[in-house]
Amino acid sequence: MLILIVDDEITQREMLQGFLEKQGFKVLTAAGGNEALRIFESAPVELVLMDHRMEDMNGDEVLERMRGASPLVRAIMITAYGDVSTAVKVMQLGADDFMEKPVDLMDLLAKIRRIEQGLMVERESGKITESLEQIELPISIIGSSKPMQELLSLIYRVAPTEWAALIHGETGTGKELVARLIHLMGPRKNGPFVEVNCAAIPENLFESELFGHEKGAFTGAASQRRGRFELAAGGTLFLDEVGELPLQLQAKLLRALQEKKVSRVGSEKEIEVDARVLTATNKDLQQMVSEGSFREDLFFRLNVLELRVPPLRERRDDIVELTEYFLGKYAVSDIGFGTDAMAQLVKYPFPGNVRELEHLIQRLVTLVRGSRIEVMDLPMRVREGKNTGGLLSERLAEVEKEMLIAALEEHQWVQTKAADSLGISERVLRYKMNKAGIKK
Ligand SMILES: Nc1ncnc2c1ncn2[C@@H]1O[C@H](COP(=O)(O)OP(=O)(O)OP(=O)(O)O)[C@@H](O)[C@H]1O
Repeated sequence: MLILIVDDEITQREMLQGFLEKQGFKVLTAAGGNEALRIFESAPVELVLMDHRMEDMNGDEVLERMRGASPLVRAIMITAYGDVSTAVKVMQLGADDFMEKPVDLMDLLAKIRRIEQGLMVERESGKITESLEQIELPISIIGSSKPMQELLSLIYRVAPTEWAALIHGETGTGKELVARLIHLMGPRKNGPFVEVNCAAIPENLFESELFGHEKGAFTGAASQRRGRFELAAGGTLFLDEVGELPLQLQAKLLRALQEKKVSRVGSEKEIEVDARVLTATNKDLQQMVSEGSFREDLFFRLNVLELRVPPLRERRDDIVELTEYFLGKYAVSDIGFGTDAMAQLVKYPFPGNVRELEHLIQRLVTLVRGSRIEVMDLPMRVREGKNTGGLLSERLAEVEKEMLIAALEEHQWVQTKAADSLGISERVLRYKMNKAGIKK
């Protein structure tokens, strides 16, 4: 659960933040009402813990505005000791609970757990998210496996909002498909979906590609051109392979996101841009941040919500379903897999993920005579079930995941102990578990 702490006293903020993070919550903080509303607009906050009396705005005014944008947000208001009339008022105005200063941390934790449970029950009873089957998807995204269903439920949550989402996954897993789905299910579905593959643009053309240029801004700029940011107005800008963005442009991108304005190369004039930004990467951006090759502030801005698209080898159940889907898409006549050939396919680790499977089926349907694909029709690598390719980073990630699970199991999922045994902090352990999609 993501909690936003709003308090104009820094010591109080830091104390609450430290305590809640230790309990495993994700926490954001704001030093006043205005800042809180700004953060609330761009992050999937589920619970607000707010001091009632702040300099710039009263807590109940902040809450009222938040509720206007997101009626289901939960709130605990913190009031001065013995101020019963305010406590009554904040409850009447719709806070879920209140606490008096000084805050009793154990009592706070109990209140938060109660709210968390309430949210869970509502979610399960379908009050918050409709049952997944009831929603008709605007494009086909195949996968009944558990990891894909979990991904879909996150997509449903993020799509109707304006939150930035970072889509993380290996090559060919379907990151672009996920971005398109979020766009098509969101409020900007009638606007454009503009894609920029940051790995495919030469560095010297980046800025003009993204922000546009004026005529004569540089050699070869024969006429004025609008950048992709401008072209995405009213819609979604999808930055694929965002880890490839050079540092200098990262700063410009951050500015454009913060100020919602861009200027074309060769012009001082600022143009308002209004685009939702979705990003994707197969790199470990957090690692890039610690190495200094990706800006931390930009990372936080883009990574409001991280969606991990699992590799195909982690959801082998989907292989059969995807195969049938691609056969239907590419085969002109009725064609199917023999039992052994299908078994072989399901065993193969697919380093190129869904894209590799799609290409494989496309090739097979044109090569195979008759109506059945047998083992001997499969390429050597699939027949032998070997992962001939594969990146070092992928292999390392697999080994890391195995070690994490082993340590957690050994210590009955007590995270402090598992982290100790691995020689990492609990925070790093939680981050790594999240990234690898490990849940008890
Ligand atoms: N779940 C799915 N259902 C149907 N088709 C899928 C699914 N996942 C991926 N595909 C198809 O596989 C191909 C590769 O997907 P996509 O381009 O979205 O992957 P990607 O992760 O963005 O790849 P890259 O990292 O190389 O940019 C596309 O043709 C896409 O339509």
